Amino acid sequence: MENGAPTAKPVIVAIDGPSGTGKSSTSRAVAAQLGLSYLDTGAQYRAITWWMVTNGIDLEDPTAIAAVAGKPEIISGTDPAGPTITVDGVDVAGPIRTQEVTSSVSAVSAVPEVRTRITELQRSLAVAAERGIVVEGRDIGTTVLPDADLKIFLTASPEARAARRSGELKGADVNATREALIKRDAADSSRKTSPLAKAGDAVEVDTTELTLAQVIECVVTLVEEKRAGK
Ligand SMILES: Nc1ncnc2c1ncn2[C@@H]1O[C@H](COP(=O)(O)OP(=O)(O)O)[C@@H](O)[C@H]1O
Ligand SMILES: Nc1ccn([C@H]2C[C@H](O)[C@@H](COP(=O)(O)OP(=O)(O)O)O2)c(=O)n1
Repeated sequence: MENGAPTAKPVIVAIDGPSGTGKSSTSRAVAAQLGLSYLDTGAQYRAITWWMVTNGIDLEDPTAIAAVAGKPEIISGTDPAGPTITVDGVDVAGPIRTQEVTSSVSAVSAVPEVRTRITELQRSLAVAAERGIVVEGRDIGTTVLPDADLKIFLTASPEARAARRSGELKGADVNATREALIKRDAADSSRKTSPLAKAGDAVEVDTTELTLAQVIECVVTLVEEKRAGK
């Protein structure tokens, strides 16, 4: 297994794509295998959304969201063996996965002031990662880290994505999950500021018919080829 010599140039990997394509599981495993840091940017948008919900901010009012976007202190731990996320010192890893946060996150993350704030955090974490980092989200290759060494865009059919997600949410109806995913993708892809999009120089990987292990192997190989200068 290649762990990267301490003196090796840090490698920056951007992994984008819609919900349920395997971004988090793939990125975390690739980072662990290659000795890199790992950042789940969706968790950061969920964390700021959790703070807005908890503090009673009107989520239908982008001006109200923008006015307080700088208030919460969001800290992401980037060890792939145990990623963490806190807001004002509170561990929110569980609360950010509730249905309430999931259904509100697209509205909050569409507000430009929120994106500016979170993008700054992401860039500072990427610069600080000594060996390099795998950063996953929606706009990493296009906006956050346009000079990334490797950009991957994961896709999968809505059916496969819904089946994966409803497998996680025990008892969730697969059709309702599919509709909710499609709605969130549409909102994330159509917002004005930094929408979900494939960068022109990203490698697209359709994961519909691949196992998670196959996707991980594919991305590890692509990173190693980049490092070898191929
Ligand atoms: N290629 C795959 N085949 C089957 N299941 C997968 C695959 N990739 C990911 N999964 C599973 O699908 C679910 C969603 O994956 P996740 O990595 O959270 O996606 P994303 O971050 O893109 O929303 C997880 O339960 C994960 O284990
Ligand atoms: N780079 C990013 C990452 C996520 N977001 C927003 C849009 C997404 O619907 C939410 C939640 O992202 P997350 O990756 O946690 O979503 P799923 O794992 O697919 O459910 O955050 C974003 O706008 N930009």
